[in-house]
Amino acid sequence: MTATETLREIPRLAPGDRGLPWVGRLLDYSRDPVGFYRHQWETYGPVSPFFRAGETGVVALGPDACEAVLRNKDKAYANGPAWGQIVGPFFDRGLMLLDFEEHHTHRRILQEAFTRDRLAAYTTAMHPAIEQGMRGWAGAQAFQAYPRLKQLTLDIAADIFMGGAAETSRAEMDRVNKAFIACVQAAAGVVRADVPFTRWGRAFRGRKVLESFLRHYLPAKRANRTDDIFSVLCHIETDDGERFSDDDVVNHMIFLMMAAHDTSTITTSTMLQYLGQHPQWQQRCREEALDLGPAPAMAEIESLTSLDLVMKEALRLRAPVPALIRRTVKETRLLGVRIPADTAVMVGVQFSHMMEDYWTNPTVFDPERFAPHRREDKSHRMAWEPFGGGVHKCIGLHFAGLEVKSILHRLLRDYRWSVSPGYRAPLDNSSLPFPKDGNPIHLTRI
Ligand code: HEM
Repeated sequence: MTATETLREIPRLAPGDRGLPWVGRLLDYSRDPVGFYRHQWETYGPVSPFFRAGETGVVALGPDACEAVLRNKDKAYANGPAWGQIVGPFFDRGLMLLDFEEHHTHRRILQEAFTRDRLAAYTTAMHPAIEQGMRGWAGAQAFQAYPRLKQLTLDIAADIFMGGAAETSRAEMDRVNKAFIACVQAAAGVVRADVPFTRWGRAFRGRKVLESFLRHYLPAKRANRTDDIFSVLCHIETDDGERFSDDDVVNHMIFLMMAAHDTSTITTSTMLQYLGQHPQWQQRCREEALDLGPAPAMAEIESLTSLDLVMKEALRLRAPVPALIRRTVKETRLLGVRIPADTAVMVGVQFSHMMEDYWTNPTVFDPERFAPHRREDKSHRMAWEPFGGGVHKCIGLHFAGLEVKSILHRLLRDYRWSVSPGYRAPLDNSSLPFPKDGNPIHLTRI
């Protein structure tokens, strides 16, 4: 800021924008996130007040405001105190919840688990899990895509993250999957304490199951190098010799599984919906998939250009993480607005994806907008930000692309599906946006 620029205060909440006692306008957000964002933008501009959970925070909207928060030049915005409030203690010390120096150190180590060589090995290992997971799908006509994809990505995770269920029983893996889901579901818990028969109560027990499972296999993973992420985390080190402790391995494993799971499921399910509604795009993607063999290597998956356009468009229309959150650890300024220390900040990623300043007909499915001759995503560095930005930008974005496209590659080769053109997914936005009706599609085997 130059000396002549004046610092403004956060706009005052307009009458009627306080919402309900304590919860504030959280329900308005859940009902229609983009509608909520539009109201904020039109009433207050890029930095707006938002009363929720008993306090007034701010919403940062538009790519400039989002960029300023995510770039975090003066290290004012912290992740841990913000995300910790939402996901509870069940993902403690996962990478996304670490901040500043400590985050930097852990990210440098974790980066070693996502090198091109490792991604190539994960891709190869995914195909058998995908094939196995889809076996039961044959002949299913009225098909609930979302829950089936959720199970599939869990099965893939069992192989890629844990190294397969070979040394465990199916029953034990089911127990682990249930424990994991209990931890994920805690985010939407109302009672936020270890009370029996509540989401949090189940999550506390779930976290214990996950920890004891991982600790049980940890010595074997430390002793043998295999291609699964669990083993990789036990062995990676930076050029300076920094490595993860046993506790770090357990914490990162639990967080990584969470970060990878719902996000990839939502993306795949959104792609299925739009491809079902746009048969010409489905056919175009199928032709590219059929040009490859049944178990393509990483570079081949990366050559699926139409599928890549569709994935980008699906991520734009339904960002699996539509809002990122931060809390200020000191006073800062955001586009000329003074933000006091200890302020909750919501970064409205999904709104940037729907702004007419950056996208033509933003509500329309038009994957070609990402093609080289249009590149609408280049209209602003942060116009398209489904993976976030700055130091916390998704570390698994390439992994996600490979997993999602590997699933779609097989589906396109073996199945055809349709979705009514008028279908609008009824989304539950209380945590990550998922279709409440399970995203029904009409699926037939080719
Ligand atoms: C389409 C799928 C995915 C989407 C849309 C997505 C989105 C995001 C976003 C928006 C963030 C930034 C959060 C923030 O700044 O507060 C993030 C962080 C992260 N994601 Fe992903 N993610 C996806 C898949 C994955 C996968 C597959 C993995 C792991 C294999 C993963 C691991 C992580 C981790 C560890 C972080 C924290 C990074 C850090 O704090 O340095 N994500 N993701």
